[in-house]
Amino acid sequence: MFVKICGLSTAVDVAAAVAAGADALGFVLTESPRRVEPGLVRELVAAVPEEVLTVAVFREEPAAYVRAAVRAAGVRAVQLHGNHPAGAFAELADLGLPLVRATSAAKAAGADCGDFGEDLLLLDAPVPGAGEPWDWAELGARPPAGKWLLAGGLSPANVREAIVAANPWGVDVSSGVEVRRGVKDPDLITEFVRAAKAR
Ligand SMILES: O=C(O)c1ccccc1N[C@@H]1O[C@H](COP(=O)(O)O)[C@@H](O)[C@H]1O
Repeated sequence: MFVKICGLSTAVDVAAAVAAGADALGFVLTESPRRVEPGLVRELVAAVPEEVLTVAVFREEPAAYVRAAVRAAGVRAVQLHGNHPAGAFAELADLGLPLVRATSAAKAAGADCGDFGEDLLLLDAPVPGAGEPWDWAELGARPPAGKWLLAGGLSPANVREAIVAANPWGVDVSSGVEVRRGVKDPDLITEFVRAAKAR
């Protein structure tokens, strides 16, 4: 199970996620209580092992802004939320980085990974980063084909149940490993990774 911890902003939390065995770390470069500057992200990712994917998260910023922020931050993947046309992903191909298309499950009925040229599909709640769960079992009849991440209201307490219900390729969490909005708890990060990867 691929596990992404999103909304990181401190070296302590980055180290906890890496030590716990997270496969990807997310840094929010769009409007959010978790927003971080590209310069800070560059410092935080410098100590991250190569096998751990570092991901910059955006929501409907223009391609030129995304391209500049990604280069300044030094991350290894890009996650785009919002209503993007398929062309938005092709426009960023010159970065040579994996692209994650994040959309709400409600808007993505029948979607498969790769429909918009993305490398990973992320199915989220209607409001990303709000810690709101959705009915993961809805996907039971027709889960996406290919690599897709489940997100939205996950926590150490419910991630196992969510994996069994939705059978995703991976999971992504932000609010569920925080003590309050924007403040991560290293112990919750460790618990989440352990629970998600348990067999
Ligand atoms: O975390 C944010 O603040 C955020 C802001 C804008 C776009 C995406 C954001 N985070 C994404 O939200 C989900 C997880 O949310 P949660 O666990 O329900 O809080 C995940 O896709 C993050 O990458």
